[in-house]
Amino acid sequence: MFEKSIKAYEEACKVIPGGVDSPVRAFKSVGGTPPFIQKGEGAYLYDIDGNKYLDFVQSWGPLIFGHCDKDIEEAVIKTVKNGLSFGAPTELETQLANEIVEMYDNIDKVRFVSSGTEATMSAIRLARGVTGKNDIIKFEGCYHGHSDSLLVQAGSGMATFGAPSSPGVPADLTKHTLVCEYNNIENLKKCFEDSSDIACIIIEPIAGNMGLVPATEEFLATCRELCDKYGALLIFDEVMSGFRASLKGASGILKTQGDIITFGKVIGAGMPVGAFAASREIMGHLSPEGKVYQAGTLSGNPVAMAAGLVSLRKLKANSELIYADLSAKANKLVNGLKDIATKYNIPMQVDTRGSMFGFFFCEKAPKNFAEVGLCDFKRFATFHHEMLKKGFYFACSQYETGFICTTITNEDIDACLNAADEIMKNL
Ligand SMILES: Cc1ncc(COP(=O)(O)O)c(C=O)c1O
Ligand SMILES: N[C@H](C=O)CCC(=O)O
Repeated sequence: MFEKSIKAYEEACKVIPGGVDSPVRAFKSVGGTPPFIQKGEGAYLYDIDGNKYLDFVQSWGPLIFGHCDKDIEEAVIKTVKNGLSFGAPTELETQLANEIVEMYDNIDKVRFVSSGTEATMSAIRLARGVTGKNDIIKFEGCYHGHSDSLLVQAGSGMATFGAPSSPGVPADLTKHTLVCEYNNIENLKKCFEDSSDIACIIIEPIAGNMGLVPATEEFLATCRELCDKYGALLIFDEVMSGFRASLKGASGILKTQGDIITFGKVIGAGMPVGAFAASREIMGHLSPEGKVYQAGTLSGNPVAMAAGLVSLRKLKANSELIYADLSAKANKLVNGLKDIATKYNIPMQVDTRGSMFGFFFCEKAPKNFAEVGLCDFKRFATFHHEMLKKGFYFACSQYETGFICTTITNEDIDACLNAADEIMKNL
């Protein structure tokens, strides 16, 4: 069933470390070999062995319209014909920036980069430049990409491989990274009392890199209050939740607002893009207007901008219908899974935010990284593996979130639930 993928993986391992270009793809925590993908179409993936999967990963979030959306495809092809990159400004950048600015109430300007990692790294530099302070606060289990100062107690692949801090990062570079427990107000207050040098808090307001673990409103309000009190900036890392949790991302469904917002994934519709955005005043510190340096040869790449532009315009044009439908399907899926689990006396916790969904095999909904660690990972691995064999492609780690795309149908979800029922019977 996976013969060609197994062979392809062996070949890849000879020339690529671990056979993959991003560790989470390696299936290490669930076992088995990652299927090598030949193509995607709508909600489906096809591997080189001819297996077809209903895709709940969607390239880890960017593909809100699924694979090969015709409008996005057309815009990309049209743009490619004019050249791949110019290293000079194009109107597409302004157009995409306008789309983002219009949707978020608290941002005036956007700077495009090529990945979420660059977006958060640059946002932190900007926060330090604006405040003149050095320390940053991040939370256990939140993942903000792989820049040195953020690879501390990080989620996603770092958690999956059981090494939440990375060799190769000198202690000198992380000594300004203060780590607090997610959703722990007292811990956060203490952190601010202990340091007078805090430039910013960076947070996934809806954490998706320790599984789906949303921050409480009270916790986010405390983040805001402490930042204001101590002259620090609040960075909402919306690389994953931006345009996913709602049209206005996490910011659209939460009472608290960040000062700097980072984006990625959906704003590039599958092309390599990231961005960070803030008020005119904060962004004014950025080079060439201000002194905080930030740059990129391929930043604002026209093909990526064109893909993102079509994607955001399509979302915006039909937002109410689209987000209601995505959310209904995410809920149908996780509530269905929970009902099946209950039928077979399997403890399960589920949650959704817009088209993001998560499920844990445990008695109580985890509210931080340590509690996620108490869930039944072995059961998750078996479930993942068996579902894959039946043609359902879930994220290959308990420390990840699932995504619904617009082309998934209710029939697809029913088929997934039928398969889950057969598997959970013996799980
Ligand atoms: C919340 C969050 N921030 C930052 C990143 C880093 O983005 P990228 O992988 O594009 O560098 C990711 C995903 O990897 C993410 O989920
Ligand atoms: N959890 C990560 C991003 O959200 C997964 C993507 C990756 O690191 O390859």
